[in-house]
Amino acid sequence: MIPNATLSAEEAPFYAPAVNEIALFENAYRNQLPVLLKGPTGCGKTRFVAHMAARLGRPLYTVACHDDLTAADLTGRYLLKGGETVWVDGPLTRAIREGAILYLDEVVEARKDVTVVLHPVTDDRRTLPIERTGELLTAPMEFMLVVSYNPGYQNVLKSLKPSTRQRFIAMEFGYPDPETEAAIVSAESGLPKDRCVPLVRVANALRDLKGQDLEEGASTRLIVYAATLIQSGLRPAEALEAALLQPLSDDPDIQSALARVAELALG
Ligand SMILES: Nc1ncnc2c1ncn2[C@@H]1O[C@H](COP(=O)(O)OP(=O)(O)OP(=O)(O)O)[C@@H](O)[C@H]1O
Repeated sequence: MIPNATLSAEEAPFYAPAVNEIALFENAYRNQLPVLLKGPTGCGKTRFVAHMAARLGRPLYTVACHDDLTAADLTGRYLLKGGETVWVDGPLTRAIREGAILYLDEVVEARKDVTVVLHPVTDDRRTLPIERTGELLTAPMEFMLVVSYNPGYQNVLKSLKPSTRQRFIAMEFGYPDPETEAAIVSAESGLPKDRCVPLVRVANALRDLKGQDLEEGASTRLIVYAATLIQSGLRPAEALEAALLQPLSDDPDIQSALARVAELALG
């Protein structure tokens, strides 16, 4: 497991803040508090963590959680290497040893018995007992745990135990306001901002359909895709179709409703 290269503050990936999230995160880091980020898909949670890791000068380990993830996938396991059995740290253990930031994306996908392994390291003990090696690691000040999930996908089966949830301070993310979002899309795609404004307008019109016809609205990520395609020469109508309409639904009726909404939003 290799961390993202440790970046300096000057090399931090571009992140446009919405409110006070940068100060809040820095404060949590200084006070050794774990952080939970909630928000819809593609709204900037992962980018924010990458930006903060660079600002704080810490290595970043990212794990995309899924329901086959085991506690050993996080802590480590013995592996056979060249006829010898050697212990190999998992990302949680490495992040603790190195004072890194560990980011568990879509943490609700992990089974509850797996998230329990996080408990001793997310309260004031800040320890990780590793039974297999007999070690008891104490997390250094620089170690930080960040988890994220999308409340939109949440159902009764997939939620965090209160005893897990209540170990984190929580920050809510949403899609940026239209002005900021157009600036983000322009910065990410290279398309002039005035040409990003109508794309953001379409995305916001599509977002309004969330809950009626759509499970999720159009993400900032998808608007960036549309703008990137336009910037590289594709006709706007084709870019909209490929990046903002097709990814949202497979249902032909919903597809044509989305196309109508997009047309109206473009005016
Ligand atoms: N505030 C922001 N500043 C800069 N870029 C942003 C911002 N918000 C979104 N983006 C852009 O949107 C893309 C998607 O964001 P990101 O990958 O962080 O989403 P996410 O919330 O982690 O999504 P998921 O939950 O699906 O993993 C980024 O790669 C970036 O181009």
